[in-house]
Amino acid sequence: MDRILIRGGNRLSGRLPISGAKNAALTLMPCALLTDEPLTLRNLPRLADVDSFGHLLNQLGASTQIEGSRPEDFGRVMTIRAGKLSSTEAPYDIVRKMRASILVLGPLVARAGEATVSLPGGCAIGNRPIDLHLKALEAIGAEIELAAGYVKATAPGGRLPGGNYTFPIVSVGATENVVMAAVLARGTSVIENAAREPEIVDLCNCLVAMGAKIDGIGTETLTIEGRDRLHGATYAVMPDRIEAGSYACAAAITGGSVELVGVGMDNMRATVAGLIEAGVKVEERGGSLFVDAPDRLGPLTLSTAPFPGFATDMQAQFMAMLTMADGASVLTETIFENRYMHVPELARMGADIQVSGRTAIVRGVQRLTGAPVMATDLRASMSLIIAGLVADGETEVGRVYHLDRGYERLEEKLSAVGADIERAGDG
Ligand SMILES: CC(=O)N[C@H]1[C@@H](OP(=O)(O)OP(=O)(O)OC[C@H]2O[C@@H](n3ccc(=O)[nH]c3=O)[C@H](O)[C@@H]2O)O[C@H](CO)[C@@H](O)[C@@H]1O
Ligand SMILES: C=C(OP(=O)(O)O)C(=O)O
Repeated sequence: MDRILIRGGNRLSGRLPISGAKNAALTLMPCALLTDEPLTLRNLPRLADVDSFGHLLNQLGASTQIEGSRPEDFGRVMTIRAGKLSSTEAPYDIVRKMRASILVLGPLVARAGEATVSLPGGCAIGNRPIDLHLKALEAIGAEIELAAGYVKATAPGGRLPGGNYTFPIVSVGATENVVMAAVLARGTSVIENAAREPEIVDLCNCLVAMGAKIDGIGTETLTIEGRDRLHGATYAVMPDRIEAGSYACAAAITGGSVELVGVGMDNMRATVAGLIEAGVKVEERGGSLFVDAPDRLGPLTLSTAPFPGFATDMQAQFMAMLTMADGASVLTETIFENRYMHVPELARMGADIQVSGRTAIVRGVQRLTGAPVMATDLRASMSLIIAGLVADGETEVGRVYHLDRGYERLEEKLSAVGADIERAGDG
């Protein structure tokens, strides 16, 4: 199994190209199921999750074709054609590997009148239920049955009528599922307390490009007038704000200075506010963010929240960065109950972190030391890379497949800005 080896101590400096967003890509790909015409997605990141989603679409009868990208390019162009569906079932062995598979439920029931998807179960970052996905789909007319670990959604008479739903708490995935289902409903649907994450705006914009009628994009009330059919489109995946934020933390912990190419301030305000409060200079110029860090960072108090709040997907990377700040930081994780799996690993590198319930107190230390470490999820793995960049000696990060789910050619991008980092096979 691959490992990443890092020898810490180099200041990062230079240009870091930002790839297309994983969390947007994984909600744009299932949109292809809503039409018999091709959906072409540009700027799709080269990630294991994107490949897995492609395989899932293939199992449902869609073809996926990668077009003319050179191996040295970041990102790809993929055309997905779901002319005729051959199956409406997402089996357990795919869903268990990739939770985003649940996002075929809405489009399949809308297009084919039925969908069977394995229940995803829990995962390393905590209990991740899908009850709100099911309630929202029921509210727009789906009939839901649960049996043998699977959820079956059916549209009575073959087509969803549409309806209204108010989310009791903000859910990104459930908003995505119900929006994708409502665009083909017979009537109008009003979704209240919808998630407002930029990836949902990206989803809605792609659906509009396919002929959907959605009002209130980017707000907490989405009004969707169902269409008889959608058509094909070409759409570019938005830049990955979490990848960009991760590299900003990486540069900041080294006292470095980098240009994050292709991202702006707009979708990153909470991340940027945190960086600035910690003493990092962040400026937007000419379609890039310029990040310039001082030698020592200041401490922060942060709490994760739905957008426009501070993203849960940035919590682990900020924690790693703050292990070397001057003073004590207080981080509170409000979205997932078990998203501190990186804490014991960071502690093995010399970090001083105390967790009590959902809150972590991070007391800055003068130095970290390299160690063999491994994490159980994507962003936790990234936090170990960030710590490794300043740790004395060598850090060996195991279970690299977590990183490959969400960071396109991480070691190549970080080496290009001066990190001493490489991927190694089983030695
Ligand atoms: C609001 C939020 O920050 N969502 C994050 C969540 O999205 P993801 O879509 O995975 O999760 P949700 O937004 O649905 O979850 C938000 C909260 O709602 C709860 N819940 C969710 C669905 C459901 O049916 N029932 C239920 O109770 C979850 O347990 C969680 O506490 O993880 C992703 C991957 O880390 C992040 O990119 C998203 O930013
Ligand atoms: C946890 C994440 O992704 P997923 O929901 O795909 O596991 C993430 O993007 O940080």
